[in-house]
Amino acid sequence: MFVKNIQLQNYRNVKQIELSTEQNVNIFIGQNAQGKTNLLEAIFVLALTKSHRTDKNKELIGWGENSAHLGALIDKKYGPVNLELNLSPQGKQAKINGLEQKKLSNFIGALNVVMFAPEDLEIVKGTPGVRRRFLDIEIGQVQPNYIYALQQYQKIVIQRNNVLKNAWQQGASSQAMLDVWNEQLVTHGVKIIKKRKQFISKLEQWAKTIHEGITDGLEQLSIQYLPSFPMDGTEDEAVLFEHFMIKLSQMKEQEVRRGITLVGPHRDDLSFYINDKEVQTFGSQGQQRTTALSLKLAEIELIHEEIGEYPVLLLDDVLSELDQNRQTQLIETFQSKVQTFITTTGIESIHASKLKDANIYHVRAGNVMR
Ligand SMILES: Nc1ncnc2c1ncn2[C@@H]1O[C@H](COP(=O)(O)OP(=O)(O)OP(=O)(O)O)[C@@H](O)[C@H]1O
Repeated sequence: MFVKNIQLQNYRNVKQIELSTEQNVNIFIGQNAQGKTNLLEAIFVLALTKSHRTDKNKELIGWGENSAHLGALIDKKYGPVNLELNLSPQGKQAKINGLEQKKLSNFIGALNVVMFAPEDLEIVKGTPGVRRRFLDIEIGQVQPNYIYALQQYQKIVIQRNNVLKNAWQQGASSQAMLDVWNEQLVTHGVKIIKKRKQFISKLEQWAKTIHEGITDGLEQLSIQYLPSFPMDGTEDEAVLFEHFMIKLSQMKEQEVRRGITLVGPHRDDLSFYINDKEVQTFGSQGQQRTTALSLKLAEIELIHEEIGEYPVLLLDDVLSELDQNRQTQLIETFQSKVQTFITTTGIESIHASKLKDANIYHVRAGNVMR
């Protein structure tokens, strides 16, 4: 798919712009703090209705303004799609081809993106929460019902935590309530776990091949899913249900003592291995970076496999961080297949082949000049 044009109003430091982005490669060049990432972020927000940098809607609206407007025309396999998103402190309004979408999950996925930014190193090095967010964003893009299931699940965790917090005072009556919430937690949780497991095994296949390519066959990458209870490798929902319930009963005392739910997909994690050594602990900075890159490149292939179209690639200030070998890999793999948006402070760090036929935009204080 291709982003053919972008319109922004009162989006962060961008007052009003309309950009034609017909080219395969679009480069936003400018000094620090001029708005380059804001532009990439806007494309990301049009795809996922939220930013990769913040969960707060308000931060995306230009200072002193009441609302922000984002729009884009996307060229897809089945024809053009017009996307509009209005952000206000009260919420979001999304339209596809002029039709308002009551559920944001219907809007997500009309545009698919893969963003690679310096903070993606955190997928490898950061907290489990970062890795869960990575999973949720990627699965949610191709399976909108996953986002719905996740939202339902999160509500259940909050309600169940309330019961746990009051369990001491309420004594026996809390047990009946917990039984009800356990059933809900496990029913919804199992669906999320199953989808995550399936996604991870597909991601691993692609990431392994890509990683091998980048490292000239020297490194074998593998990914391990670490759920909060033993799954014994199964995807059978009834069996998972059982395992989840057993773990809950084992953890009951601890949960009541701490007043929080300690079992379930909100406690999941992932682990990465290179040649059977854990990358988080033993990997060099370069290996951690290559792992993050392999995951992102794998995502591109995975989205293509799921929806039959390549997503748009957003590279935020990362080319200069990659050595020639990794840059070449990134560029050559997707040269003509994937529309790419790149931000940089200087084009000298970008491989010359990437500049051929590129649209180059200069970004200064939220203004963009071709
Ligand atoms: N809600 C907002 N309203 C107005 N301006 C904002 C808002 N949020 C951020 N800014 C401004 O946007 C600018 C940052 O833009 P951005 O993050 O896109 O920088 P950049 O050009 O990518 O820089 P770098 O190369 O340092 O990453 C800053 O000047 C910041 O003050």
